[in-house]
Amino acid sequence: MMIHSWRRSGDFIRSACKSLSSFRQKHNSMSPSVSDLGFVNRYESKGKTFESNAGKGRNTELLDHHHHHHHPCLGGRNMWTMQQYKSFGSSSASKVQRNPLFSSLEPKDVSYFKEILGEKHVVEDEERLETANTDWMHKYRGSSKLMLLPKNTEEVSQILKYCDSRSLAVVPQGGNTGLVGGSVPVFDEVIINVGLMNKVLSFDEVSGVLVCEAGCILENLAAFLDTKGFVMPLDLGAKGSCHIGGNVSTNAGGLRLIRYGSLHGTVLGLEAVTANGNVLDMLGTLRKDNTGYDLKHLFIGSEGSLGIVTKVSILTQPKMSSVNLAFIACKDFLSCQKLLVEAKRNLGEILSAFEFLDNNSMDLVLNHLDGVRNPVSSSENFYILIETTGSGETYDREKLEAFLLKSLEQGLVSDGVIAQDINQASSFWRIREGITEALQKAGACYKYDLSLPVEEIYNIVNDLRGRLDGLANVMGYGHLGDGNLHLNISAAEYNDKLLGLIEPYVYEWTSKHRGSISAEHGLGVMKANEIFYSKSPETVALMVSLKKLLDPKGILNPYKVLPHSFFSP
Ligand SMILES: O=C(O)CC[C@@H](O)C(=O)O
Ligand SMILES: [Zn+2]
Repeated sequence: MMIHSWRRSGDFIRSACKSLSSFRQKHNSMSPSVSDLGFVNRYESKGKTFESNAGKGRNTELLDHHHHHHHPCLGGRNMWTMQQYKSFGSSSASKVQRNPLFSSLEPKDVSYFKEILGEKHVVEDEERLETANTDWMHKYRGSSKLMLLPKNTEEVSQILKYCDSRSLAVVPQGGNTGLVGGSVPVFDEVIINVGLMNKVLSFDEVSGVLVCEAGCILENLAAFLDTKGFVMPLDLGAKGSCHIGGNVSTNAGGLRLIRYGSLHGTVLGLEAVTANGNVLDMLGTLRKDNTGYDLKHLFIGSEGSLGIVTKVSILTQPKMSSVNLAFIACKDFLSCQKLLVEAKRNLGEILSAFEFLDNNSMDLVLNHLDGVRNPVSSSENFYILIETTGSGETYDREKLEAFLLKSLEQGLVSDGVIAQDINQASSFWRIREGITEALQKAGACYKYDLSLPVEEIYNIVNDLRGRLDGLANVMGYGHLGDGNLHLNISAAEYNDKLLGLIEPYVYEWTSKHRGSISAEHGLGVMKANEIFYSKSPETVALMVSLKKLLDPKGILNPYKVLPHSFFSP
């Protein structure tokens, strides 16, 4: 059994920061104008055809959406009420209408599900449904009357086959920790929660390949692997409740992506059930397999819109004996940026995390979470967490210490401390991982999850801060090592004026710098309509074709991922 070794090291002595030479600023080309978007979509299902158009001249909704983004556009059949709009705090979500081609749940449906699943796996209890209908931030709320708890792939298949034949929409749900409204119903979709499918099926200690069911909780898998001397290639703040199936379906990134890469690399295979109940066995365990199209990738990150992931095989890594974590203060963002470049160069293969938070994020955590304190003695503008993971205890520690001392001398770092034991390390991680929880406690929160060139990443925070001029608290933090910024705007309550200042500004800014409007959280219902900021019309058209092929009636997690016009005939 291997143990973590958190080594004592000399604390850093604060030193005056030296000025730094500027990094060359990159100039990015403009993205195509939104009015160039041409997109027509015919959506056929068993004799019925409906058309949804988005783009030049045909459909005004998408264009209207871009040009008058915060326009509530309320009224009419199936439209949400103003109350709902306010509580959702998202102009995008307010656009969606229930697809009238979907059936409503009838008593005969409930009877059928009870027959195939057993009474206790068909949930009609109001309290449990309330929880399942509501997302973790309490921002998105559906009105589903039914949650199903299948115990195996065969049951998932039977459920989907039936729902498809009855035109009943469904939402696959795991730990319900998503942040973009992707894991809860928008209207009355039947919730399929795979939480009972939580078995480890096999673990090969030679290859390190773990095969398990989709409902396994990430932390439980990590604990299982720990007993075998292995680690999951994925780690994130929600690990105590999120499911591996949900992680795969959303292509979750997390804290160790810089080391182990994305799930597109570490998921070696999976099993998924498509809308008609077809079970696709792609549960390979091979590193290399070039036999035609690698279709598993369609189910990684498609947010349950093409099928329900029921099993996963994932490549895990041997657990290393030496883990070190440093908590560092930096006076400006340019220093953070330079420190990242230096960390990659100096720490190389032992670097396993490079995370950052700004002063506003730190203050938020200190104000809203109990028992948290700033590990460095004085307040600074930025904080960085650098983790190393390796097999050479002395080597790793000396490497990290030498690197930090050098950075201190160069003026890149103004203060820092290396965790002396595992408790101290946990308390450092608590600060970074606790930001989302602190934001939830602070009140209303507009969340953005952006990929941007590292050189540009903090400019959007500054620009937005200037634009909001004290109206709300703007925070920047995230996976700096992966170019992923979590931009969060916290306010006492959701309000249209504030939202109008934030959107589409943030999306346009991101698109202009050729970033992505969703780095790792997905599009969900929140950003489904914004897909064109990051994908070309031709690409979205192909996505729509794939959706129609795998889910002709569109019953799988509707109103998510693809533009809302697709779901509103
Ligand atoms: O709350 C957020 O926006 C980010 C959540 C999560 O992705 C994180 O990195 O902490
Ligand atoms: Zn994140």
